[in-house]
Amino acid sequence: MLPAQTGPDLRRARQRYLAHGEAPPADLVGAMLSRSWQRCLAAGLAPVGRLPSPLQLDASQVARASDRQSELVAHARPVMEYLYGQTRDSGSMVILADDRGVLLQTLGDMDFLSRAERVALMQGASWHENQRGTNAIGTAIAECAPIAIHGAEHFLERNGFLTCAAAPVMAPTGRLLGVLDISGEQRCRHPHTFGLVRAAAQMIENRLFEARHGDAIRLRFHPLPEGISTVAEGVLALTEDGCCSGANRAGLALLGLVPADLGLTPVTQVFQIRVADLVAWGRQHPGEAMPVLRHNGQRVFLRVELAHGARRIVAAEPARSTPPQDAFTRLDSGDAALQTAISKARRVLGKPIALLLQGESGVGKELFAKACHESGPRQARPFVAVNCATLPENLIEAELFGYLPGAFSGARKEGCPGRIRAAHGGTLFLDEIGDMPLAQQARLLRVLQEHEVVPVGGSTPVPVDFVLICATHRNLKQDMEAGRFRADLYYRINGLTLMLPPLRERSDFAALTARVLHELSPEQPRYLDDRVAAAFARYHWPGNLRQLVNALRTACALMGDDEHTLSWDHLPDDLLDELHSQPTPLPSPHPPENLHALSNAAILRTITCCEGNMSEAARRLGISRNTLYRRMKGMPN
Ligand SMILES: Nc1ncnc2c1ncn2[C@@H]1O[C@H](COP(=O)(O)OP(=O)(O)OP(=O)(O)O)[C@@H](O)[C@H]1O
Repeated sequence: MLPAQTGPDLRRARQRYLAHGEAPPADLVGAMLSRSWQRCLAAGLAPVGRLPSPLQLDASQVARASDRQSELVAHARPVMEYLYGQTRDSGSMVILADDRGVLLQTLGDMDFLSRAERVALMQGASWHENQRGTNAIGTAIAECAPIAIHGAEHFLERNGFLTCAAAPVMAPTGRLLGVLDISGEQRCRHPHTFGLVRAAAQMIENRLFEARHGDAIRLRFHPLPEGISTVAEGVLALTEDGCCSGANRAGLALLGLVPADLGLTPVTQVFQIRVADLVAWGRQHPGEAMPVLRHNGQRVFLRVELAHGARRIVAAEPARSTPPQDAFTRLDSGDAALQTAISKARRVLGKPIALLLQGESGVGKELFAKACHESGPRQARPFVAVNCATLPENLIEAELFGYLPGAFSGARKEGCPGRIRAAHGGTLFLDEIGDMPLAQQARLLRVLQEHEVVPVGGSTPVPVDFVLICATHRNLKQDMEAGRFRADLYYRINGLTLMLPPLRERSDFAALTARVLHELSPEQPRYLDDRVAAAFARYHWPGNLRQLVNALRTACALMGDDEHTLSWDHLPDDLLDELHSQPTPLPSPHPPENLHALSNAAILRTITCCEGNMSEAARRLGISRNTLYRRMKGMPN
């Protein structure tokens, strides 16, 4: 008896095997065979002697069984003929069985067919495991996995002259439809037969997928761009509202989904991208793949196919479910806090409500203010931004409120209308309002109350009409309580306060980075090396988006035209130092107590920083790899 093998390694090996169509590892085959033999014994079969009358359907029953699986039969036939062409004269046959193991169709060499008939390898016979013992068709059904069974691995001795390779064929819903098999004489066994039958089964699955989902939005994806359009690609079909309605086997395995997830899982739960963005990519870049992150941070390349039906659906979609496509769309890559701010801002657009944007330096307050302006009814009028922190105190008054000719020494002789009047009809954005001196705060308040501005050196007020957006990284409420900011102005500018989140708290970091990279390098797909992405995600980004965008811009400039992966080599030195020196949690919950423990902790921290890359960790620690391994061996568990 073969030993039963289980355990997480074997489960992982099985997943890899099913996902990528690789040849199964020996352990896995051993485990499948072992389970099969145990099932045969439990079903009361004996390796020798008479069989307890196995099932054999007559012609009309075979016709009914074929009708039941008409879609499978129709799509399998051309693939079987192709396979037969490949294996002709090799003393073998190509078989299609249904999900119960009943042989629906056979194509093969006459010599072998007559020999096969003696063991009932013919149309109408059932090769279910509990009828014929361990065999490729029956065991592939029982295990729902491809398998090859050679000679004496068959449970029944009488089948020992056979060599058989079979692969299940699944519907796009994940349901088992049947099995494709190539059987021949053991002495004519060919090493490529198993690979051929697995690829052919996948071909049938792909044909079934196209037939069922040809009118849907389809996503083709793979961890490598070259993997798309190969038999290893994952394929997902989406309903019009972005729900995953079908997937091929590789797709399910690559995404860690099970068939029961289909029909229930929105694509936004699988990839960090919105349906509207997928569709936009499919429209604008037909046939091109883009890098997209899964929610576990793993990157895949994805091609979007919009069939004609889907194009119609999608064209109608924005009116029903997608948010408006305005200037905010570019800022929204999925973070919930930012989305809340955007939806509140959208609701007050065009209304006389002053916005106060709060958030750390570089979180994108000015960009947000611009998006408010460009999404609102005043978008054709001016957007005027004034940074109150960078204007010298003696100029701020003249700059904001304007001045008459000769108002003060050094003034332009023709005078100046000032920034507030320049914003007439549009939006005035006062950045760093918290840094405005108290005297100017009083003048600004008057402008906001009277809707008119009196230029420096003049006495005649000029009417002005603008939407006010202010921003600050300071805590204005505290400043007001401490007397540094006027309370009346605070309440005037604070019609609605919106808090923009710092980068380190954003949940859409990966999608945001991918989007910025795409904007910086629209022609050339670029993505972060996995270790850089992990270090970026851990870093605290004190300069927020300004720092991230600058780092990515520099990195893109340093990358060669044919380079796609942004690695450590492309990052500026100061950021590299920061990334490498950031503290990472120690694996041990106890603080190190002595020198030896301290050095162990340093080693572990460096290995974590290097994402387990031992050569890199050894280089950074200044020791050889051998020393590093020796030190690791000596560490307590
Ligand atoms: N969503 C975004 N996508 C791409 N670039 C962005 C985004 N948000 C901000 N940036 C970039 O980050 C930089 C800082 O943005 P912005 O000036 O709007 O931030 P801020 O919060 O107003 O900064 P500060 O408080 O220092 O004035 C700008 O170069 C801007 O182009």
